[in-house]
Amino acid sequence: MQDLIDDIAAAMAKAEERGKVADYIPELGHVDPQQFAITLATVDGQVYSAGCATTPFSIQSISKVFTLTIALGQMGDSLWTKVGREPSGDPFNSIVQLEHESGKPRNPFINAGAIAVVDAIMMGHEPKETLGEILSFVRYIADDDSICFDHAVAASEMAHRDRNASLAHFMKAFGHLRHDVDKVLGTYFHQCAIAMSCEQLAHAGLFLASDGVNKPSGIRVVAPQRARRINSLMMMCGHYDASGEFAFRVGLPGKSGVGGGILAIAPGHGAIAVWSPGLDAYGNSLLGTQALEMFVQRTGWSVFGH
Ligand SMILES: NC(=O)CC[C@H](N)C(=O)O
Repeated sequence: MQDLIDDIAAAMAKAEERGKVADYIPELGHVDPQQFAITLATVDGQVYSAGCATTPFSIQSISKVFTLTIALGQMGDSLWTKVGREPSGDPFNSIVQLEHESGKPRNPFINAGAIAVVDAIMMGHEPKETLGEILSFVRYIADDDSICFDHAVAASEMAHRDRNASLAHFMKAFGHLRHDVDKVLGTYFHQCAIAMSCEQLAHAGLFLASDGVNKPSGIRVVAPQRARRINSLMMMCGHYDASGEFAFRVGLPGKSGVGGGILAIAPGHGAIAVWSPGLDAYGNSLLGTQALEMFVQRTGWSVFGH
């Protein structure tokens, strides 16, 4: 397995077309697009890495998997009154569907949906308390207390928040947000600005690969049915309007972020985290997707088989 991971990293090092870093968040625009990392953490406790797999990067929308897990833990199925669970077929920051659907976002992984989820988990608390809870949860599932927010990234996004602020105000106008818009956005931007390495991210995702239990540590994070449902949402909605393309090419539940990371789950086998900062036109990591495609071709671990 280490040979395969090394082969993938070697192939990606040679790639000339590396995509474009997300400069709409200026702080992310400075990241070097030459970087690549991959980690496979298996359900039997093995870890295989290549590239800069211990370098922290901005996990951005991958954090939406963790806040969704927290929200389902707090409120169970009543979360689905606030956010839907259908693919949107629109870009991650699109506003068009919100008007047609009375301010209820299609799914928890587009920006509007994640903003609604964070509003739900705030439950009247201040952003600091909610952020403390989110960070504790991520540290717990990754078994690593060194994980932190990158405050410069969060501040950069807050300073350029017009688009996300529009989504939030629009939902608030329909009565879908309970808290002050800037407090919700401040919480959302910090959640997105969590910095993690591929090794930390693969560890954090392991519970989704074995029915809700992080097998190497023996910690149950969620019930099997909940893990299955989170995986299905990742498969259908994790790459926005390129979710169909990702299923076609890779065939694993996956969640991308504009920091260039992707967390993919191979149920029964393990969690794979990849990172390459250059994005494709849909805002998903260009080389990260190629690396995962190569990975499933060689392992046959796509949920659809070889
Ligand atoms: N796709 C993403 O990773 C987007 C997250 C980013 N924080 C935003 O709101 O625009």
